[in-house]
Amino acid sequence: MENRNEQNLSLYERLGGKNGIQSAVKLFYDKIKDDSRVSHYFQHVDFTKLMEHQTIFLSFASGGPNYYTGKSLTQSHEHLNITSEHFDDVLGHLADSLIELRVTGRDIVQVLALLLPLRAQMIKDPKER
Ligand code: HEM
Repeated sequence: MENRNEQNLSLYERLGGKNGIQSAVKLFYDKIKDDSRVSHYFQHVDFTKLMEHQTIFLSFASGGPNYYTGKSLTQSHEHLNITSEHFDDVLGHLADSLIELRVTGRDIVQVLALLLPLRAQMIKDPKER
């Protein structure tokens, strides 16, 4: 992915469009699989399907084509009992992947700002929200 800063490009375009986002998602899941704190959540998941869904979701979240029609985030995560700490571990892996792809700090902040408000829909204990 190129490190592009043009003011007129959307965040989706600056991340390299569909291809750039696909590379980020791939690196992201490699990191998750190697981290025993969070890898167990993904043990029985079809990774090809999950990567496809995450790519679509991230495209949507960054202002790309809006074609995510999957289940709600609450529906797809409630059976997993995700803790607040593990949510942050996973988002940390996403940020590390974007750093490796030489995405700018400013753009990484924007991606995290889009994703962090979704935490309450995904973690198990409302008190931790
Ligand atoms: C803002 C952060 C996150 C976003 C945007 C997100 C998004 C998604 C999406 C779009 C799906 C696919 C849903 C479907 O098509 O069925 C999914 C599934 C899944 N997510 Fe997340 N997720 C996030 C955080 C997390 C975290 C922190 C974990 C674990 C610690 C996690 C674990 C999973 C698992 C295991 C599945 C597959 C569930 C299944 O197929 O049974 N996600 N996520």
